[in-house]
Amino acid sequence: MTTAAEMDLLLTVPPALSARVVGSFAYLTIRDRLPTILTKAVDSIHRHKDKFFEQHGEEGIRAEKAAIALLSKLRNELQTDKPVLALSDELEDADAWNRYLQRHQNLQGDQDSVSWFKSPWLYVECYMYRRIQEALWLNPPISDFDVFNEAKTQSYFESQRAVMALCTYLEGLRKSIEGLPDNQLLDHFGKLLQVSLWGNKCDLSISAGQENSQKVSPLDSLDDLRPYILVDDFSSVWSALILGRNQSGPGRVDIVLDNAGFELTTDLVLADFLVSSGLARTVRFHGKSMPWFVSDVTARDFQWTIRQTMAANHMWMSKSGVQWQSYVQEGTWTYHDHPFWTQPHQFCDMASDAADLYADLQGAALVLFKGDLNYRKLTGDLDWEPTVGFDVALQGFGPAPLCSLRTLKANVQVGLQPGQAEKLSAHHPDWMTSGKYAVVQFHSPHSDL
Ligand SMILES: O=P(O)(O)OC[C@@]1(O)O[C@H](CO)[C@@H](O)[C@@H]1O
Ligand SMILES: [Mn+2]
Repeated sequence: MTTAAEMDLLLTVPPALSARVVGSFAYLTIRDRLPTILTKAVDSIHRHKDKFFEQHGEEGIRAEKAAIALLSKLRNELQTDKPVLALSDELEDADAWNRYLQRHQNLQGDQDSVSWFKSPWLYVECYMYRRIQEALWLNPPISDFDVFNEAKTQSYFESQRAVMALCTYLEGLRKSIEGLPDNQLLDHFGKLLQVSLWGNKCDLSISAGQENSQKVSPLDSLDDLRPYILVDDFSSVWSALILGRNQSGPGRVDIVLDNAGFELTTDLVLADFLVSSGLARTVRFHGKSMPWFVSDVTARDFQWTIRQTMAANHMWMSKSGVQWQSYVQEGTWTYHDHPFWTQPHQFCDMASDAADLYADLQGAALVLFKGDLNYRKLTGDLDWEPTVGFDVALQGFGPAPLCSLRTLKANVQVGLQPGQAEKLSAHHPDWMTSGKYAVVQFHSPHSDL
């Protein structure tokens, strides 16, 4: 049964992006991209067959075969638009997922089952990653296997030169940071925020195509990239930090992480700057509790990245790594992976469906949401007019002053000026999905910001 409140909402908000619209980005993702990702996941499991045998004997081989069979079945369900099935594992979030399925079935009515090409894109795409986890979870000896691990570690190693440049910059900053006036802090914060923003570009290196060069510095590209920032609320982000610091001392900044590899390193560099400059007292990182959307950060990726950076054969990189490790050890930095981040909900559902997480975020002076998927969840992944305000699209979500740092890789965008989207479409038809454009978009629930 659809409740009256749900009916009201249905009448006032636009429809969800969905593969129902043949030829749309959602349609092409589900038709082409997701099956390829599943094929790669199968391939990764298969290539580790010998390792599973070494670790678990025949049981490892059985698990490998069984997990592959489940993933092949999943790919077939997806490609033939079969109904979305309830989860059959006993992970702690399974009930929440199954309730969510029921909720969608109710909204959709009885005629059609919730299915890959007919239901909201955000939901079915998240569901695919959860089903990958189910296939592994049902085969205990290999439950912990991360099918995306190789891709993530490779992307870290490929971006080494850019990371060295960033850590060298950070070292220079550390030496002079004490007593730096606010106007200079603002300048450095602006740069490192943009590096973290462009770290979200899908090609992992923001100095694209130059990764063999000797002097790849992400900081050198910032001026050239600036025209591609479609909404730039940087000054509001700065005000949120400074007002808080001046009123009650440096507060807590939360970073809702996106991808491992280069992007995570840019986030760690930003977090290091926030703490060492006194703009923040603590930083809470929020990551995923299972492998997610191929490259998203898990606890293992987070720890691995810090360890690798410590072990790097580069003085300032290893010094940064050691510093990061001590932030973690002393509790200045903490890592959290609430199950809500790997559920399909829009963030406007957080207050009711993950009240503990919402209350937790309310303690932050600023929450940075990294990346495209977080933007889709902030805006509900709905087919908004691009001139609709960010605050409207958030549909009441606002635990604390928040900022989305996102390169555009899905066709939802709000908060643009009248005519801006039309102009972009005329000159760059793929502006919403190419990862070439970006936004720094801010919202505060407090009236003084
Ligand atoms: O959140 P991220 O890492 O920036 O991007 C996630 C993403 O690759 O996945 C979806 C398509 O599969 C798109 O929303 C987006 O392009
Ligand atoms: Mn991601």
